Amino acid sequence: MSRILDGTAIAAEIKAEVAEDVKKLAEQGIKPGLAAVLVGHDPASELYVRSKVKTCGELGLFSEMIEPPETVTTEETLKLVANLNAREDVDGILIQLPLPKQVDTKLLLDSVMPEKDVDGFHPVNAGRLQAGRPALAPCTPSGVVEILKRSGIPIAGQRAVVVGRSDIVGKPAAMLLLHENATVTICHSKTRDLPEVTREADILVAAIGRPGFITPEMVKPGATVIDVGINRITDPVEFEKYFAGDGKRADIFARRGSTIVGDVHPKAFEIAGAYTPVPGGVGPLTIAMLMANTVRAARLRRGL
Ligand SMILES: Nc1nc(=O)c2c([nH]1)NC[C@@H]1CN(c3ccc(C(=O)N[C@@H](CCC(=O)O)C(=O)O)cc3)C=[N+]21
Repeated sequence: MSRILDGTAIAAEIKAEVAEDVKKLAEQGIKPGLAAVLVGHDPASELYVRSKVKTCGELGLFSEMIEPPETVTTEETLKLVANLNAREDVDGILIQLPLPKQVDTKLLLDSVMPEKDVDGFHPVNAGRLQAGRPALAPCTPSGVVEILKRSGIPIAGQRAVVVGRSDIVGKPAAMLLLHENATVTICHSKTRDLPEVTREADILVAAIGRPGFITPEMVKPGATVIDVGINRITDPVEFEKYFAGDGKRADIFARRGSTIVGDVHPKAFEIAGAYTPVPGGVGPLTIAMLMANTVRAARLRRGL
């Protein structure tokens, strides 16, 4: 039986530590604050942002949700971010992605001042991270490393293979694992003999964005498999492809009309020594690390 790495429990541990930190800052009259910008009505985005704002409340952070109309222009969003950059009570700025297509996403993300960039998406933070300087690192990759560390899974000297090279997950995950002294390989759509490479991994990080992409023959027996994928499926035929025979999942699917599946096929988890499930794996860590980054930003900005 493979060991399940309980992301919800690890996230709770981190959130408790952040809440302690927030209490200490309160004694110095400091209340860390997060501004979350949400444009449009994508149901998943709304859910995630609400969950972030709610978690702020639970941990004692100040938070504010800013919801410009769906038709907002790039110019208007730039003004809005300039305002948040200047505000003394805002330590972290989060711009929920994706944005509507008329908004120039890169221009907007680059306008967030790096000291308040709690998503770690700004090129200055990406550069600081790769140059080994103190940086706000992206939340999901930080969560991946936290899960490994807090589960007692060794990283130093291990072979880590990251599948996916996005700027917000794959690349920074590889960088963080490298800083932990893993031997890191990044794979992508052009990688030759992908299963041969992934089978070398002691730690396999799947960040592709395609449901069930990692199949059993791609996993070395006993490896640790971290599934970063969040893919919503609504088609019953699709459902059967991944979860045939899983009665508990079928109940949830019947009730909600959808479920989420990761980038790792459930059959591939059976080969692993340990793995993060979806849901309940990396997702909850993303929010916990956002809280941790916001408190860190509050400290750094005050020179603490
Ligand atoms: N600027 C920006 N920053 C982000 O961090 C960001 C973003 N935009 N856009 C969208 C993605 C997605 N994301 C998730 C956060 C938490 C869960 C999470 O908590 N998931 C739970 C529940 C999932 C469910 O049931 O739907 C779980 O995996 O157990 C998932 C996904 C943050 N993102």
